Amino acid sequence: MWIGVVSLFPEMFEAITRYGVTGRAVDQGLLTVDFWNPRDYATDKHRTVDDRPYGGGPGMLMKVATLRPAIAEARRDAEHRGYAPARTRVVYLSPQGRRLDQRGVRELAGLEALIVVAGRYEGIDERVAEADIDEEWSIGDYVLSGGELPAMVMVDAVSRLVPGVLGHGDSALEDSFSEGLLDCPHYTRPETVDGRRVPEILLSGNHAAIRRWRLKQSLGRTWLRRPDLLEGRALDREQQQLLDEFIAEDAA
Ligand SMILES: Nc1nonc1C(=O)N[C@@H]1CC[C@H](O)C1
Repeated sequence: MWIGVVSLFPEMFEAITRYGVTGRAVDQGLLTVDFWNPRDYATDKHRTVDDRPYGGGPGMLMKVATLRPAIAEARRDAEHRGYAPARTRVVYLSPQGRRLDQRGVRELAGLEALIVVAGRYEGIDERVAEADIDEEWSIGDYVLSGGELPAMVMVDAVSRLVPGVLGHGDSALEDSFSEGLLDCPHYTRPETVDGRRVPEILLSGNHAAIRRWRLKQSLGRTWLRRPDLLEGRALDREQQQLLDEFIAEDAA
């Protein structure tokens, strides 16, 4: 998958292009990340990239004259690479955007090309949002200093769904939210930590029983911590039985 990044701090993205699953995906050519820095489009001596807001007040906005050409260049590059405009999306990360969840991640992973615009200062001019941005997305209801971290969160989550990135595909399926449930508890050596033993079922080698136990724990943990995720969700017979067992044990 090809990702275009518009950011004043492209070096921040080394956190995903050089490390871990996403770093390996870049090395293997499964993921390509290209950068456009609005500062490269500045023409003044000080290479200004911010500008004052009309109406006064604190804070600055990203300068229109340097931001717009950076976005336009990223779009042109996507087109030159042969990505269909209909399968290319320019997204801007901001608290005003659609909340990113695994369903949204799956949608974005279906694109041919994704261009992420990371804001700084108080954000971007509304007319740039209207003219140059296809969608606004938020990673949560809090205010960050820049859009780079949210952009990396989005790119990381989307990249995990690109075929071949995870290697053994299972972990994507078992991850929280892939099935709309919270993840089950996980355990590794040693068998006892501070007197707390690993659940015996996990030492049994009975893979069918282990699968059921893990599903029961995911359902139960979701019921306890995020009941909203179960609202309106149709559970199959096995899932309902396991959740009922969990609730009965929890009540005991
Ligand atoms: N929450 C979020 N989810 O996506 N982006 C944000 C976020 O706080 N963005 C900052 C607001 C102004 C600054 O430019 C960057």
